[in-house]
Amino acid sequence: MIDIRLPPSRPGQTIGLLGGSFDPPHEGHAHITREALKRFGLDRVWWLVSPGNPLKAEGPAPMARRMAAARRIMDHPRVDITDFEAQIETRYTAQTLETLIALRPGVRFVWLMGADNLHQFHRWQDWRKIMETVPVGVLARPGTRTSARSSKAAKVYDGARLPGKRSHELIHHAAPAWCFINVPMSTLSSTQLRKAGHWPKSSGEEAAPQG
Ligand SMILES: Nc1ncnc2c1ncn2[C@@H]1O[C@H](COP(=O)(O)OP(=O)(O)OP(=O)(O)O)[C@@H](O)[C@H]1O
Ligand SMILES: O=C(O)c1ccc[n+]([C@@H]2O[C@H](COP(=O)([O-])O)[C@@H](O)[C@H]2O)c1
Repeated sequence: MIDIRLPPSRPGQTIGLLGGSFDPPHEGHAHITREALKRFGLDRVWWLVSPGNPLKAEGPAPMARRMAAARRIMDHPRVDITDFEAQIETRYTAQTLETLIALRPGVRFVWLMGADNLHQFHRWQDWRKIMETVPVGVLARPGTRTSARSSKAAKVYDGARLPGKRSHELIHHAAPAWCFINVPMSTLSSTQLRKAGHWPKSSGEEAAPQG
């Protein structure tokens, strides 16, 4: 039996899971995390730093480097950062959720993502199973509001959508349930930061700009 390290939790707690490549992490991630805590009324958020998005051709920077940068950017008393997926050797969210729920019975997990991910959610492995396992909170992202709302996942689960003004109810709903919230938007993206040279592939120390 391998020894799994997870952040602390208690049965009954509501924990939002923000999975991401975080290559690099940026203030946009921190911003949506604070918004999710507030708008969904969550006790905590865990950042799941992914070993690599299965839909992205290029692998990310090494895990240790992304974990360290994530801890520098998101220093918040109600946020934990974990390499759980690397520990259980998966890159697939459905597998992550199944394992987490088995390890932490009684915790109410909510999957969090930016609107760009809702747009392509139907390409994720076992995406319907994900929708039917945990409530999903979707946060507005510039340029993706319309495509997210007209996505296949949004259409298939239209009947399970909670209006944004009722976002606090999401954690009380059994899956399938999802909620799109309009939050003040951040234009930041990891792609933009990599292109601007703030996250060179080979260096050890770097500072991603805030804003
Ligand atoms: N500025 C933002 N606004 C809203 N959601 C965001 C923003 N940046 C990232 N996210 C969301 O955070 C999660 C993790 O994102 P990720 O680590 O891929 O960063 P990214 O900036 O989207 O990276 P990349 O440009 O490499 O795709 C995803 O669900 C993504 O949609
Ligand atoms: O499970 C899948 O098939 C799947 C496909 C694409 C993305 N994901 C997850 O979605 C999260 C966001 O990915 P990213 O690269 O946009 O930060 C991250 O946790 C990925 O592991 C998961």
